[in-house]
Amino acid sequence: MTADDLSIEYRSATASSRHVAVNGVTLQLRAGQVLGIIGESGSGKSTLAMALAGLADVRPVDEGAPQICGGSLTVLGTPMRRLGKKARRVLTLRVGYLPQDAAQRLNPGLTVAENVAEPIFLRDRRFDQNEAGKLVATLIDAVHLPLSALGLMTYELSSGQLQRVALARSLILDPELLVADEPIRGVDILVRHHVLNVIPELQAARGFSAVVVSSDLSVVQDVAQRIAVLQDGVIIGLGTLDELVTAPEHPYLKGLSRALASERQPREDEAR
Ligand SMILES: Nc1ncnc2c1ncn2[C@@H]1O[C@H](COP(=O)(O)OP(=O)(O)OP(=O)(O)O)[C@@H](O)[C@H]1O
Repeated sequence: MTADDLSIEYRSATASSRHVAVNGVTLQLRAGQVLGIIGESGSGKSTLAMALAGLADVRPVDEGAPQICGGSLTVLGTPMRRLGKKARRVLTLRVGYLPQDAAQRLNPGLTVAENVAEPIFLRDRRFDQNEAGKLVATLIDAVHLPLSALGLMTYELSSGQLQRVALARSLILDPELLVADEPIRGVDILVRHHVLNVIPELQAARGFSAVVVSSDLSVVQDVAQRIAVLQDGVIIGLGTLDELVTAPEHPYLKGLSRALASERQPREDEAR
């Protein structure tokens, strides 16, 4: 994935007002790498995530949908500006997208297995049922849910279990890129790390590239090799965690550096 001076805006229905949510972002993600994107609420993280998932610049233009208004974005070798309908469909099948509200988007009228399998049958109605069942069971196991969960309805699951079902669904087509927006938002605090650990485990086993978005540094710091920090749509820091917090100049990065130092201090004291 390569973003070069990428800008993304939202326009009102009459196009009389526009809001630039991502402003001149330049980023690269190599195959098999994990990139973290952090920033405060409203900094443009979700907008960027949507664009990476192939959901920006969709024609005809919908009010409230993000539009690429400057620069370029290439995802899995596909230039995203003015992408045709068919090419976009092909691209989105290669990208696993876990939106912020992924767990709520699961269909309450379907079982866990049916929810996870749905993208397979949306792609190919005639796909072999047994084969789909095997793929679903493999993923349910990979996200550390018991196979007994397959027949349950979504309302029978906890927040952490639901999020793992949503993650399994986003990976069922074996994507080359996973875009996970706030992967543990809404998940019970006690089980957050269980859900979060699943992403690097699966990434290592399956080899996809991933972009993990969060307002919380602790969510991305152990998963991502590189982290981009967004503020008001602009990248104010990009590098490894150590690079970001060593001699930071920007006030937001200084804050991150202090927070990280105070988080690390008790651990070091305990180790003594
Ligand atoms: N559909 C929309 N129409 C108009 N403006 C929007 C729309 N969606 C987002 N915005 C604006 O774009 C900016 C970036 O929003 P975005 O959701 O990408 O930020 P974020 O960093 O993901 O925030 P959060 O962590 O709260 O989800 C914000 O100023 C937001 O108000």
